[in-house]
Amino acid sequence: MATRVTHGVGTANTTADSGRHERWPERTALRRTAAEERRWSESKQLSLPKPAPDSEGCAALAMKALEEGKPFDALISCERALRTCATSESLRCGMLSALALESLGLLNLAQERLGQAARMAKDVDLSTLQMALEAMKRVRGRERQIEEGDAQVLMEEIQRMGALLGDQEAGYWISCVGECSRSKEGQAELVQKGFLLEAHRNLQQPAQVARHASLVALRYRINKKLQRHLSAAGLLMGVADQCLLPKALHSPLSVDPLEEQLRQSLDELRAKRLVVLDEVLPPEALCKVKLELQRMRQEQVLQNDTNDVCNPLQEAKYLPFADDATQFRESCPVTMQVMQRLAALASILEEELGLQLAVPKSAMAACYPPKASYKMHLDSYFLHGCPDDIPRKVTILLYCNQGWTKSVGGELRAWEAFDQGRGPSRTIEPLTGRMVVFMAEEIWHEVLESHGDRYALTLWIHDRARVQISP
Ligand SMILES: O=C(O)CCC(=O)C(=O)O
Ligand SMILES: [Fe+2]
Repeated sequence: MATRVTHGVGTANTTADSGRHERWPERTALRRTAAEERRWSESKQLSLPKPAPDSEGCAALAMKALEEGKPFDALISCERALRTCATSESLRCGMLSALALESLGLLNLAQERLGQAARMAKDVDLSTLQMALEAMKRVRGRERQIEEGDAQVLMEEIQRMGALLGDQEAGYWISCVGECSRSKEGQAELVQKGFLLEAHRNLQQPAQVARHASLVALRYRINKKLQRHLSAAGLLMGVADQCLLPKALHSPLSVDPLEEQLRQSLDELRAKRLVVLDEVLPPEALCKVKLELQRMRQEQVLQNDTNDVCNPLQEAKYLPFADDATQFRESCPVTMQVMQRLAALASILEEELGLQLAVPKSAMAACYPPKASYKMHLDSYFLHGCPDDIPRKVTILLYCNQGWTKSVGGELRAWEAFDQGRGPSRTIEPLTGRMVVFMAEEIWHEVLESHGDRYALTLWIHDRARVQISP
């Protein structure tokens, strides 16, 4: 994507539509549009049976947050209440959370929530049912206008999501997308990154392409930001977990052969920013990990995120491996041990790469079923104008795919450091026992389409300066 990285309001105001150099509407984050006014007055009309004190507090907080133009905060209040309160209270919080999702521009999730609220209200509360149905009609209508390419609606959504992301981050994405939209090669890059959908590939005007792709990119980032907020609030495992210091996870008394193997490859990692190590663990252990992951998948512990435009089909779960009381100790003991061994590598990486690192208390188990792929991306955009992005510094991947053959697909494709797909790439087969270590902010990579069930564990090691260290 674009190499020009510019920041600030000026950029956001001019570049998404760079094809025509049309100006953005003024950035007034707190001024409500007519639709937002309507949403706000709806939220005030919600007069349901008196809720329990807890959820009443959450609903009041959510309404205040919505009024102040803070939909992330509103959503967190509602989600907190939804996990604890009884049906009558959930209705109020469900409606408010739908309004918050609408404010975030996540219209498909808003529709889902409204559908749930409508089903819940059906027999108990006709006025809320009517409100939910009206809101659903409005959200659907807006989604239709977006699909049809209504320039004004698209710009309103882009502007609103841009204000929520902040000028610097919005500026980065909008400027990249705007630049790519101008040429056929750039548009191919947008497709490769998941921002230009099949339905919009034949648009003639760069400005139209820029509007659609900016909307997709900003939604993608809002979704990521929402996950960080939910995780920081303790409502979602992973992403913003508390971290441990690498030394706390590493025993100097016992030397793991895996550590020795990593030590021998450090020069390559330092030079190339990525290294591939083979047969890092005994095949029997990896077989057990795969069986454990398969079982988790059957039990639907691994879940996909349809809102992740770059990776909608991957099924994954962050597993807490560090706490003694982990609920997974019994159901997947070998996976837990393997995750702990990966985590112990952070100490070597910290020393040898001259970084100050911290290890989150969970690592990700993932399955790519047939047709799943992960578009080209970085694991953290911190160095690319996203100052509050997830603070990942090093990615460690471990594959467990016994008997992998080309027909199973799902290869990892990685470019040289900071190359966004213009130079040569290498294709890394997800062979069992293969570990890949790379710099999360530097190596652009993608997962090619899987044709079978492809399993991996991923541990991200974070920048100590930007995380909370567990006491
Ligand atoms: O599983 C892989 O090979 C890479 C997955 C990936 O890039 C990610 O989860 O960020
Ligand atoms: Fe990645």
